[in-house]
Amino acid sequence: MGGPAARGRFITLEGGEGVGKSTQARALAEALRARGHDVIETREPGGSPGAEAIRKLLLEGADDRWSARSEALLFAAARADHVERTIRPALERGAWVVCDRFLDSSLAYQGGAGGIGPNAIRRLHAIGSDGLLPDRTLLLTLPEVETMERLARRDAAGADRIGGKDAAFHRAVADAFARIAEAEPQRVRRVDALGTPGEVTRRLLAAIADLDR
Ligand SMILES: Nc1ncnc2c1ncn2[C@@H]1O[C@H](COP(=O)(O)OP(=O)(O)OP(=O)(O)O)[C@@H](O)[C@H]1O
Ligand SMILES: Cc1cn([C@H]2C[C@H](O)[C@@H](COP(=O)(O)O)O2)c(=O)[nH]c1=O
Repeated sequence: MGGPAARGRFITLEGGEGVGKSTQARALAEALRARGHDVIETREPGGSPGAEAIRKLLLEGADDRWSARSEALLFAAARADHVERTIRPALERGAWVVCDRFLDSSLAYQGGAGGIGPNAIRRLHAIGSDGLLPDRTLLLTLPEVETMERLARRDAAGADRIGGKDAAFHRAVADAFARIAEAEPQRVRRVDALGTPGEVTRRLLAAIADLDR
């Protein structure tokens, strides 16, 4: 009987390559479903048919296939489609959206390590997605040596186009994520990704407990 439309919760997982985001997105979605929430699990780049097509353009091919500027535009276009067709409709029906990477990845990879700067990335996000921000961003952190061990076990056949960039690039990505967390402590919570998957999931649930009421 009237009243504001129900609005779900938008949670993103962020961090460098191999810190456990996909593993934890699945586990977090399961844990929230077990609490009775309607949950969709999605990812970037991707999460809608158009954005999945752009994902292939972005992640396949030679290292220098795209400049950081072209990459930023392609990520923003994929995100616009994902937000319009998948994320906003789910939030409007009151669902929780658990998303593996979102805007902060563009800020860290193209804005920070790629040298485009945060303002241009935020302008593209304003145009493409009306500036939609997550209710909470969980930044998974892991020492570089543990990350390398996890990636060596997972990626014996090789990394994708962006994951395969050199160590200096990935350190710049980690530094940019750290700056974002420092600048936006209410939205972005750093979560230690060391330990068993179950231990990490419990830390993530604790970091969103205030949203689950
Ligand atoms: N807590 C954990 N302890 C040990 N290994 C883990 C843990 N969590 C995930 N892994 C393993 O580490 C590897 C990387 O995990 P995952 O693919 O979830 O990372 P990711 O952050 O999504 O990576 P990417 O950014 O490259 O997509 C996988 O082989 C996964 O099984
Ligand atoms: C959303 C987004 C992603 N990236 C990069 C980060 C990774 O190298 C790949 C995605 O691969 P994953 O295995 O699915 O994590 O894309 C980026 O550079 N900018 C972005 O906005």
